[in-house]
Amino acid sequence: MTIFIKAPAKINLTLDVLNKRSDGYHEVEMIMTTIDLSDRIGLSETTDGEIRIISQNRFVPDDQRNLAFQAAKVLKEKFHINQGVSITIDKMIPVAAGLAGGSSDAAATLRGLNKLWNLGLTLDEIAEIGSEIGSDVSFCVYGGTALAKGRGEKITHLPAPPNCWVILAKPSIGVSTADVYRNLNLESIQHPNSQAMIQAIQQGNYQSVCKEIGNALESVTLKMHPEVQHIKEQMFRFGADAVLMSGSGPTVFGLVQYDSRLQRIYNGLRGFCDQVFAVRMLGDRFTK
Ligand SMILES: C[C@@](CO)(OP(=O)(O)O)[C@H](O)COP(=O)(O)OP(=O)(O)OC[C@H]1O[C@@H](n2ccc(N)nc2=O)[C@H](O)[C@@H]1O
Ligand SMILES: Nc1ncnc2c1ncn2[C@@H]1O[C@H](COP(=O)(O)OP(=O)(O)O)[C@@H](O)[C@H]1O
Repeated sequence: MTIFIKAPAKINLTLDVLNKRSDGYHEVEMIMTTIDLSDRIGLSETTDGEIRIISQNRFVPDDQRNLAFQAAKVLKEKFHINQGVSITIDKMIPVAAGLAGGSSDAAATLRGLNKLWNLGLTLDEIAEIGSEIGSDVSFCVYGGTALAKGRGEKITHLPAPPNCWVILAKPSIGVSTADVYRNLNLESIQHPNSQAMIQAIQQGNYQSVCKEIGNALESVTLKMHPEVQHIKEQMFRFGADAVLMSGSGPTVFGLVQYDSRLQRIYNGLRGFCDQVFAVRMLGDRFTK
């Protein structure tokens, strides 16, 4: 039997870093939302007991470094599963982009194997297992919109943000999250106001959402890769209402409400950026 699961990307509407913990991770407060740009994960049972990764994308590791492989391994060991699984990853989400592609593949693998192996786990149980794999995996297990605290694994669900378009532009560089955190100076952080963003989302106030977006990691990545700043400027110039880097970058997203303006920004960015996407926020979270 083969089952297919959608693994959507996320953007960070806010990302605040509060302090560095003794385990090396940073205490964060992030408001994230899933967008309609997804990988497709196929899971096929095999009898040889092995976990196999199949992907045509040369940036996606096909061994134990793959987060989907790690997800399958954790479940297989925890629940003493003898069967193997072949995991096909149709990659649409740019890799090492600040869009949580790997984390979402892992989350989709956990949700899918829960069905394939009849484990009967709740989403909360899956999210807890996911937190062992990476800081963003718990959020990706639920999808939707949420405040993420701790190192990213403590999730409080939020309503869907007001309806708008999201334009994504990814320069042709990959960014390592660990490198960005390593270069972060805690003394000089510009903290976004998470509470004000939560209120803006709860009130469905698009203008306030645009006003409150902010990312404490942005200035670090901008210093390392000045081309990200250039994309930000172009996105504003073509008419986006708000522009921000997602996660540790380098993808930049812009928000816009009107289709006419969306076309202008999209066409303008396509002129000098290979990977440009125009998508909606997904709004709803997974229920199983
Ligand atoms: C920055 C964010 C924002 O959504 O996303 P991306 O840019 O990767 O998409 C995430 O917090 C990334 O989460 P994730 O990609 O799962 O990170 P992990 O594998 O857990 O950690 C990678 C490395 O980043 C650093 N790290 C990560 C999370 C955190 N709260 N503090 C940290 O200091 C650590 O050095 C860690 O070794
Ligand atoms: N399923 C996967 N898809 C993409 N990258 C993966 C995957 N599994 C592991 N990786 C590794 O994780 C790193 C971060 O990739 P990704 O999750 O796409 O970015 P980000 O952490 O910026 O959101 C990549 O450099 C890649 O080597």
